[in-house]
Amino acid sequence: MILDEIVEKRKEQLQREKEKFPLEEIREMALNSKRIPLDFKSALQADGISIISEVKKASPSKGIISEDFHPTDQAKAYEKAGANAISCLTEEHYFKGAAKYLADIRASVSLPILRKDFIIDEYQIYEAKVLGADAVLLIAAILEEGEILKFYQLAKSLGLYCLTEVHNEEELQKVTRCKCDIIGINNRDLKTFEVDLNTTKNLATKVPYEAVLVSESGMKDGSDIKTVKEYGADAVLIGETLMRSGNIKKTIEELRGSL
Ligand SMILES: O=C(O)c1ccccc1NCC(=O)[C@H](O)[C@H](O)COP(=O)(O)O
Repeated sequence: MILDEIVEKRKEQLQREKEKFPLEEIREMALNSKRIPLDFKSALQADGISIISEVKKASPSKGIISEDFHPTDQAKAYEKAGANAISCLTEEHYFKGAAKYLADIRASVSLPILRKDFIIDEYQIYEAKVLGADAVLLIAAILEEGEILKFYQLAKSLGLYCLTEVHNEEELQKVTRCKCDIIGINNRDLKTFEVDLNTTKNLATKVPYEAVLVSESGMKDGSDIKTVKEYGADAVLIGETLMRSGNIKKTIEELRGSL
């Protein structure tokens, strides 16, 4: 499965990162950081629907999405267009992301930023804090329940929020047993890459407590947003549609249009 391949490559990237800055150093930097992270959770609870706009150069399902890629300009355009938060991919091999993009974006916008990556090691959470992220993604499909809890608690201790992502009921049970407070429901089937908004419909009703719900992947227009909002989503995470847009302001207006 693609996730196994991504995780294998991610381990190689992690090794390079650790060679540059050993764990002890990055932990020290994170613990000494004076920056107070922004309130990612509140940003996802705006009236209507909140939009997390993703800075995404490429993906396993689509290959290169943006040839003329300027991450900081893209993020600034999202902020100007009224996005509620930014997601920045930092995985290098499949998504052509970089840690540096996040640090550069942090220096250029005031919105909360999600570190969108495949987190498999505490190192990446300390690093997220040092880069200036406000939240990290935890993907239930690649983590044991014990790891979800450990990473969730570590992130919280650093003042970072976690968007905890699920694709099915089994993963949802893992994250709800950990009482995660922001749950991302990913509509993309990672075996076929097909997107189906019914994933949000099926899982949203099965969250056994009040959580912030984010519907992720495959949303193209206002009617998709209206649909997932009706299914219970508080926020949406949108990458490709915004990356391909020639007019981000107009696209965000259209996405919010039918609410
Ligand atoms: O986007 C992919 O092809 C992909 C493949 C395998 C694992 C994760 C993948 N995407 C990560 C995401 O969650 C999306 O970037 C995000 O939800 C935005 O999706 P979209 O609006 O469809 O670009």
